[in-house]
Amino acid sequence: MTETEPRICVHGLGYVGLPMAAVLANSGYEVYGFDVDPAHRSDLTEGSFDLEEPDLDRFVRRALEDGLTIVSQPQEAEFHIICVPTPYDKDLDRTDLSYVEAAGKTVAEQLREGDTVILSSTVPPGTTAGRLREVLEESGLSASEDITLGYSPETVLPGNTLTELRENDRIIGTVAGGPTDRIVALYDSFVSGDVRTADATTAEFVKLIQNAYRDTNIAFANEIAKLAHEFEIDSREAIAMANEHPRVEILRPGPGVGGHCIPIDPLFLNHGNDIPMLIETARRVNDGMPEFVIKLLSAALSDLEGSRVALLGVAYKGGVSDVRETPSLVIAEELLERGVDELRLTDPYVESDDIDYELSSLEESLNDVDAAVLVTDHPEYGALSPKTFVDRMRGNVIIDTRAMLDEDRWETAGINMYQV
Ligand SMILES: NC(=O)c1ccc[n+]([C@@H]2O[C@H](COP(=O)([O-])OP(=O)(O)OC[C@H]3O[C@@H](n4cnc5c(N)ncnc54)[C@H](O)[C@@H]3O)[C@@H](O)[C@H]2O)c1
Ligand SMILES: CC(=O)N[C@@H]1[C@@H](OP(=O)(O)OP(=O)(O)OC[C@H]2O[C@@H](n3ccc(=O)[nH]c3=O)[C@H](O)[C@@H]2O)O[C@H](CO)[C@@H](O)[C@@H]1O
Repeated sequence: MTETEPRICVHGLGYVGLPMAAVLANSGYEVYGFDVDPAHRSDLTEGSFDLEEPDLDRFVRRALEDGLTIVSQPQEAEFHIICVPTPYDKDLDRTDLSYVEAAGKTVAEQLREGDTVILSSTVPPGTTAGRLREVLEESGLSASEDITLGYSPETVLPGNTLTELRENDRIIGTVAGGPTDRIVALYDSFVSGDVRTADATTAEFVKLIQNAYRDTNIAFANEIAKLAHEFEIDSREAIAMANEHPRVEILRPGPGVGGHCIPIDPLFLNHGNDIPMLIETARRVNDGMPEFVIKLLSAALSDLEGSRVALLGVAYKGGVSDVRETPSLVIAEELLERGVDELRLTDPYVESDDIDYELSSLEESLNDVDAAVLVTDHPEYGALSPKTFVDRMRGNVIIDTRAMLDEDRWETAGINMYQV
């Protein structure tokens, strides 16, 4: 690395910021990683963390050995990249931008003429050119003349973070017609995908419509599953056949949509307008899926009250330990409210500390239950054997929300199978 190579300060070292800081450090940049959480900073400094994706874990550890310095105060740098949370405040019906504002204020204290600031958090369109610009300009520097202010969304898929961080195409948007070349050069130095440019508001919008698109498509699949049930049709068989058409590609029905992004980001689109109808309806369809799963279960058991039920999988999707917005916990809460006597939860990836429920092993969770509900499509569940269930359960009902189990084989083994 030459002395002219820019220094980079990454603000917020969570799911997005930490891999970003690591990829920059491993590309040869001098990177400062700042997070407001002192416990998180010291865990990173001492190496006492365990990222669920092993390749990512090794990658971050390598960066921490050389190139990435965890700092307790933001540092002066030629680039500041902001990756802080942007939760949706359901009571106020708007995005909580307080973390972006707080990060903007600390960046403003370090800012010098010629520096570049890039927001990477998911935000409502207009945030970078609006609120963030105002906060940064409190430094006395102008976003149109003295600094470059840009937005670049992160699109990594949890479970495949490292590959997507390096390979996904990127969009770089700047405000006030600011130059994109420096930011493009930075991303080009570690991204193998295409790097495209736009204005910041377009870049913010693109990120939101990508997730709204996915949410809407999953909602379509879920609605098809409910309709198929009504007509006593196997939804998966029908979808597979429909997908043989060259212009049809229906996604997989399931227990609902979880995760940190897809159930939240579409809500950012109705800021200052009441246009979304399809997008909001899709949200409602997906949020209604836990109820559909419970409907299947209660029909199969005839009485939920006093029953014992095992939920297989707590994470929001297969192969990850993330429980944010997971349909599994919605189902759990609702089942307890409806009088289920004993509820067992099991998950090969999730730790008990991360949820308000005790976790059991798969085998323990099945002992003497009336029904098991497969909620998460963890790859391990594809290899389950009906014998384990028949030997341990007192009932014989299985709701397979992901259609992972071979219906004929399980039915032959004496299981009453229901699929979403
Ligand atoms: N998780 C994903 O897969 C994903 C993917 C794409 C985009 N996003 C978006 O990226 C943003 C960050 O998400 P995340 O999942 O990394 O969040 P996260 O909660 O995992 O991490 C955010 C980190 O920022 C820190 N922080 C909060 N305020 C700060 C401040 N003022 N200065 C410095 N650090 C601060 C927190 O302590 C935390 O460690 C969000 O807008 C999210 O919607 C997330
Ligand atoms: C546009 C897009 O791809 N965005 C990705 C998304 O990442 P994600 O992990 O949230 O996305 P999914 O894997 O789609 O899972 C979401 C939920 O939908 C369920 N599901 C999925 C497919 C299906 O056919 N049927 C389903 O029921 C699944 O189980 C889970 O609960 O947001 C990130 C942050 O913005 C992005 O960075 C990342 O690119």
